[in-house]
Amino acid sequence: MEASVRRAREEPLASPNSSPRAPESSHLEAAQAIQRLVYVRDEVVPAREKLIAARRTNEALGEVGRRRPRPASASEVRQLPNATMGAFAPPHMPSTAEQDGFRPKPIYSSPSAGGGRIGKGHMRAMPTLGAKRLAKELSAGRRMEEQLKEPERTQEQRMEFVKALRIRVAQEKLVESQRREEQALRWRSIGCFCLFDVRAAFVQGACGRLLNQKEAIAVDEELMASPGFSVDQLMELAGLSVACAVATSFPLAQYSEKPQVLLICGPGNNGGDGLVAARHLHHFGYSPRVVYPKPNQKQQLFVNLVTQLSQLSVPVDATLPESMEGYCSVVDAIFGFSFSGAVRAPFDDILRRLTAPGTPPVLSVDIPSGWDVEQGPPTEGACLQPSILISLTAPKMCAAHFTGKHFLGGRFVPPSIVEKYALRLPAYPGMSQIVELPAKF
Ligand SMILES: NC(=O)C1=CN([C@@H]2O[C@H](COP(=O)(O)OP(=O)(O)OC[C@H]3O[C@@H](n4cnc5c(N)ncnc54)[C@H](O)[C@@H]3O)[C@@H](O)[C@H]2O)[C@@H](O)CC1
Ligand SMILES: [K+]
Repeated sequence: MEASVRRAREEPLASPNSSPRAPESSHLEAAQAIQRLVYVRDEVVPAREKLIAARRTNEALGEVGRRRPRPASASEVRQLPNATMGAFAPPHMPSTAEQDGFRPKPIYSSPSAGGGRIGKGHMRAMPTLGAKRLAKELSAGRRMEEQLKEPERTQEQRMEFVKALRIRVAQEKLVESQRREEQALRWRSIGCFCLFDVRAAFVQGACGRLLNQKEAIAVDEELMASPGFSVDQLMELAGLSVACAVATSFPLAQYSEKPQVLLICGPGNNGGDGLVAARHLHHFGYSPRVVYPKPNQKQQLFVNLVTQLSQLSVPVDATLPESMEGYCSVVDAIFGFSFSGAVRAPFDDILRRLTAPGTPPVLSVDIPSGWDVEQGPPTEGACLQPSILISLTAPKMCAAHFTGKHFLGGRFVPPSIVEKYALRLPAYPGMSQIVELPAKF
């Protein structure tokens, strides 16, 4: 059989168009054809069937049987639904090398993992954490896309929108340029030695804001209305603060004898603060003398204050002494936040005397007397220039013009008033009745 097959392979088949042949050769050809048929039947057909069967077997094994599947592209990975994220990759089929103990380094990792990249080679099932992160990124991306989608607009609406946008930009530019101009003006005024703004900022920085005349009066009324302070109470604490400011500025230890203090008291409550301060100064070891030209006889509080001073042998005069020599300080308790207009007699003369050269350092209570509560120093007449100012409760607007030593006193303001008037009062140190404010340059 094998010899006949070999022969059949070696000998070519006769062409159907070939010339007629001899009878023995036609027998021979027939025999050869039979041999070929036998060869096809025995060799070719079984081999082909074997091949087909083998292919069928492979197909039956299916995807699982594949050892090196095509790696999924990045877009394919992204398109996969979340549920299949962790399971889309085929199970890893170890190669012979791996079976021998060699573990190939995975090339593929989640694209969301830092440094992960998609490459050829082995594919591993994606880690669940990476899959979750990827899904999160994808959903965020989708959300962003939706936000970026412009809502349906007509051409007219679009033009309106652009116009409105341009107007807004122009307005913002205008506001910005105005702001810059204001800032430049401010700096220019500073350059011209107009330090008002900066000083105001200093005092405001320490106390939140400066009170105008109306607010100062309103705070006074509120202290008596809602926290229920009596005038006596407030005046006592205010006067004590004034005495403390004097004692701090002119300490007893600096003098060999009892230092003399001249207190000039006006007709109102500012004057009352002076009367109280005189009493405390006496108890502190000072030698106070009071000038009270217009004593308030109608209010018992003032009558009492004068009586208390006379019981301590503190002199209370109606006029200024001939000379102010020998006094360590003059306390100006003439006018407070209710002062207005031109100074009337007899205080006009008194203020003139206080502005004369050689006058001892003046300590003003709440407002430098003769100063406008809001505008500051007067433009006409005697202008008092105190060395020390003690603002009570909170500094008033005129304090922005003051350049000397500045104290705050009147340690009785409750949080409700601090909040209402947007004050930012500094903390009083320890048991002190006064706190120094940063007002100097
Ligand atoms: N809560 C507060 O704010 C406190 C205020 N106190 C003191 O009270 C002061 C305010 O008291 P008052 O409302 O009684 O007012 P003032 O003490 O400022 O003085 C008002 C008096 O001055 C007179 N006067 C006003 N302008 C004048 C002028 N141009 N020429 C001459 N006389 C003039 C008025 O006729 C009135 O008799 C504060 O400055 C402060 O020293 C303290 O006693 C207690 C707490
Ligand atoms: K005063």
